[in-house]
Amino acid sequence: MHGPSPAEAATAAFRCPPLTDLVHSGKIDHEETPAPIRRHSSFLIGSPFIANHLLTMIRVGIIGATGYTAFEAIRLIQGHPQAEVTAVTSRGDEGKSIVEVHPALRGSIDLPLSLADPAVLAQQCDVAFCCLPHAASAESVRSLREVGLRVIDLSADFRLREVSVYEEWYATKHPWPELLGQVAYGLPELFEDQIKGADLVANPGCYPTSAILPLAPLLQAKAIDANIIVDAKSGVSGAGRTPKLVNLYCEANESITAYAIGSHRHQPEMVDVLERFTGVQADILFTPHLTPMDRGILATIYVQGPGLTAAKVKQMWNETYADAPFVHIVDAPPATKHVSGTNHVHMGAFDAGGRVVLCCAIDNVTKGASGAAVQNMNCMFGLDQTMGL
Ligand SMILES: NC(=O)C1=CN([C@@H]2O[C@H](COP(=O)(O)OP(=O)(O)OC[C@H]3O[C@@H](n4cnc5c(N)ncnc54)[C@H](OP(=O)(O)O)[C@@H]3O)[C@@H](O)[C@H]2O)C=CC1
Ligand SMILES: CC(=O)N[C@@H](CCC(=O)OP(=O)(O)O)C(=O)O
Repeated sequence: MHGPSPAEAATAAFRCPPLTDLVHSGKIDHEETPAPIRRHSSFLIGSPFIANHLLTMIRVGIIGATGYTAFEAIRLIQGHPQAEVTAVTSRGDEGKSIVEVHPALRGSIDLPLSLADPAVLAQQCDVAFCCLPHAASAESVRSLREVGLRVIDLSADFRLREVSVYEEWYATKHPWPELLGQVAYGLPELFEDQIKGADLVANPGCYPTSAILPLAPLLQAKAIDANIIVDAKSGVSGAGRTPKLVNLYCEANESITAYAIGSHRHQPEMVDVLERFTGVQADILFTPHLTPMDRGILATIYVQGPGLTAAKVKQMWNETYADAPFVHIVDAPPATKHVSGTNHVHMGAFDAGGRVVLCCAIDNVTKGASGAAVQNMNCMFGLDQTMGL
């Protein structure tokens, strides 16, 4: 008999009992939750459905609640039948209502922004979504894990396995390097078993989601050369709400440009995660483009392999994603508009002069960030992956 591997032992150390056990043990007392908005109809009050519903509500804290991914997370969670946002934090907008900074949330939530105090958050929440820039996020994740909160980190801080790779591409020291290589990568289509029951999940980058999903089955089957070109276009919300010159309306509107050519930090994430899943080290040339859309990513990927055809690609995709509720294999070229505001992934494969062109469309803020985070929360808490999505 072999004992658990170091990675398994470390993951187990970060596990906590499922929510139902916490409820039964009395650790979670929803009566103490600060007046969440109830979304059920009054005629249901007193029914067994509502009793069960209230007992199992997951209380979610949103850290860095003034940004774009936070907005999307709150929008989705407030529509989720078994979760609700119970805390929202900000460094600069403490005391304001969340609807002052996100007016589109008016009517679905009314909570004041507070500073992120881990001890208070531990009382208010069961899980925290860290919607912060990298490096700042790892600091926050550490303090939240120390008070026992389960965490989904939307930043890049825990996605890579090697500290040296992180420090090279992010040009900063990692605040919690011991943990790299031991955190579940939040792509349930490929890593569901690691996410189930995990207490810390690294939500994927938006571009990597759009490249890894189409490529993983093909690399795993050794059906394509490992030399791959990924050409991807993103809407401007991908850059976050914090103002930057290139993202101003007059700069980005009616224009399209490539950026970070040969140097974007999502390239090593694609290589690392694909190797983790397939055992194959891909040589990926990744070029991102900024496009004048609010949201959406379209990845166009050029692959070739002996006897490879679009029909064979679709067969491999169908096998890998037979049980993946958000992955759709489509015949017409995918479009960002077809997935806008949803957690869906549209993938198409097309024969083109001896190569096969793969196209994958996602919404960068939903499947590329907060929709994936809700999908991960569902897996972590033993709910159906699609709940609230
Ligand atoms: N936008 C997207 O499509 C995607 C984003 N991501 C990642 O998700 C994370 C959040 O992105 P997004 O919501 O777009 O970013 P935003 O810039 O829109 O928001 C980030 C929030 O973090 C807070 N913040 C900024 N700097 C710091 C700091 N140094 N320390 C603590 N808090 C800080 C700010 O809130 P306040 O000033 O109020 O404290 C801000 O509102 C990032 O790591 C990003 O890379 C991942 C996938 C897709
Ligand atoms: C259009 C645009 O600027 N997009 C962002 C992607 C944001 C993201 O997902 O970054 P993290 O990996 O840090 O989470 C970028 O290229 O930097």
